[in-house]
Amino acid sequence: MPDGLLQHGLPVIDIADCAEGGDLHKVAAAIRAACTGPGFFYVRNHGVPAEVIAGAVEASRRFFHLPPEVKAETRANLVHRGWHRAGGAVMEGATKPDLKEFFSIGLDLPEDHPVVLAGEKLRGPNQWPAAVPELRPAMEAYFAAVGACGARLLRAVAISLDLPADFFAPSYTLPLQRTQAIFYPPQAPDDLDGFGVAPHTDFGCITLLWQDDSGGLEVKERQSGAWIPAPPLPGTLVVNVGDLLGRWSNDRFASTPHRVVNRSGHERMSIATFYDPNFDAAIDPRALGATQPVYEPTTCGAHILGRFAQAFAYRKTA
Ligand SMILES: O=C(O)CCC(=O)C(=O)O
Ligand SMILES: [Fe+2]
Repeated sequence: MPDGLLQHGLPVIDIADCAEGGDLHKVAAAIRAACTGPGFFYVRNHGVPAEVIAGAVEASRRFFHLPPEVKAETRANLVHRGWHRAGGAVMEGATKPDLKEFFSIGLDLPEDHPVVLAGEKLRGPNQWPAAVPELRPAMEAYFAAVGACGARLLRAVAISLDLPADFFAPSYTLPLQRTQAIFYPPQAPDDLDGFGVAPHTDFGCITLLWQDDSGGLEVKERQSGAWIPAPPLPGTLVVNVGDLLGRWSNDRFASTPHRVVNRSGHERMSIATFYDPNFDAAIDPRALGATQPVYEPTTCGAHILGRFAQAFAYRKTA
């Protein structure tokens, strides 16, 4: 498939040139068009090995098939790590909780790491289930590979915003990256108002998504407001702009609503990675060149904590 070809209305961008020595400007031009257009695109040559993806998916699947009381041994804690049961997430404006359940990891920081000792929120070690010992190496390998892809991609994003390629790097020394294996039960055909994930925009900077072959992801078209399918394309990840990058870029790039409805008749799995900067990274549109900022400066952590407080039941009852 040639570069830039539209698949189902969404561009496919070959990001091989994000590697050392590649033509970043070519990728950046395609990213700028995608991020000022649909806000969603596919990437090929993303560098996450197929066997790393397969390992993370299969180990996660084994985990999700465990009895709930076993999964609950790694129930999500206040640093957002572990198993999030179905029903624990409600998207803004939704009338019902999402049908999905998910297992979330982040940067694995020991209890004696300076930022953990300093009490920085959302920091700490990951949780792992004893019942699926292979989950840890599999998810850690995926986390590292997809994070490296996110870092390469942000070099092109920086250029697409007329910034130096390494602009984002100092804000990503301890990324608030969250990688979540997600499990969607099949939805009953007569369930017309249930969602695997209800319409929402992502909270963070950029999202990198692997999805299985079930389909079900739908993206809101900016002009028409129609929901268009973003079906799986072999060998690609789906990338989209989140609210934090919208805010940081003063709306030069904007997040796009999307949702998941699993009408495949069988379970669906995906792995979403929210590749976000350091907790204390300053999110100031002026740093990205805005002369008339429409947003007050904030930090990544303050923004994400605000969105978490609205969305996740475990943070309300804790
Ligand atoms: O599973 C998917 O296809 C999308 C998940 C998603 O939108 C999210 O977790 O924010
Ligand atoms: Fe999302």
